[in-house]
Amino acid sequence: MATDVHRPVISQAVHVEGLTRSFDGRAVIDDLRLDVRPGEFVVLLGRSGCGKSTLLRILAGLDRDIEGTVLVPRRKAVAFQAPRLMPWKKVWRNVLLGLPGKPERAVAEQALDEVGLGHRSNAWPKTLSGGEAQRASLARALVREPDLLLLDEPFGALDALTRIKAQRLVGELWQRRGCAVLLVTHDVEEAVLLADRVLVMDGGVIAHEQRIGLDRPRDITDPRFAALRAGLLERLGVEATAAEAA
Ligand SMILES: Nc1ncnc2c1ncn2[C@@H]1O[C@H](COP(=O)(O)OP(=O)(O)OP(=O)(O)O)[C@@H](O)[C@H]1O
Repeated sequence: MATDVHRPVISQAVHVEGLTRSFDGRAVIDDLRLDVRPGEFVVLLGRSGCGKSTLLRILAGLDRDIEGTVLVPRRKAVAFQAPRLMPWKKVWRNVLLGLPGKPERAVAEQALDEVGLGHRSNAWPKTLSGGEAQRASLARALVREPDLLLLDEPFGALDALTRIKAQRLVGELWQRRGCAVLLVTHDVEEAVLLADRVLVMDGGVIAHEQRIGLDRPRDITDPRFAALRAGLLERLGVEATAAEAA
């Protein structure tokens, strides 16, 4: 099959067909198919080591040693669990890092404002809290004005309260920006809170798909929320407690 990576597409934000990625002769991704609509929020769940990060890295263009077809928009951005800020550059310079041309500081400050970090624009990365550093990393993604935002466990290292705030922020940014989002997480509640569609990866493919038809903002005390959460946990091989399943 032809390998056709990173050509801009219009009808889908992501179109993946027949994707295979092997390490040492073992296919971690094995003939995978995936479509994401423009503006859709998709969450990818799966057991540790099932290939979620590998898939995200391929979509981000960071791994091209693949077979199959991968079509994604030219404007895409990625944020990882570790914010990956350069310690020797002020926050605003980090936000502009790698952008083509000579973008003005105001471009960074607008994105920092959008994530509630405008007041730390001139700070050094080491003076930021974990949540602030993660927001700076999001601002760096936003200045790219992505049609596709790829998020690899961006809240994984945050404490519970900061995590809730960061989840809300990503939900708001997505609604404001209208870009497609593909978010990798281990957190089933986060998936039901944010996603239009949750995908469960297993055996190198998308093994299960769950639409989340609940209105936003979502109410975690809604019994339908609990039922979706329990259903996904079951898919992941985790028994929900009786209280959770109720
Ligand atoms: N560069 C590499 N070289 C060899 N094996 C790799 C490489 N990258 C990933 N793998 C292997 O591919 C498999 C999938 O890894 P990946 O990081 O995509 O999983 P994951 O689903 O994101 O896991 P987690 O949820 O724990 O982050 C693992 O078995 C991993 O060891």
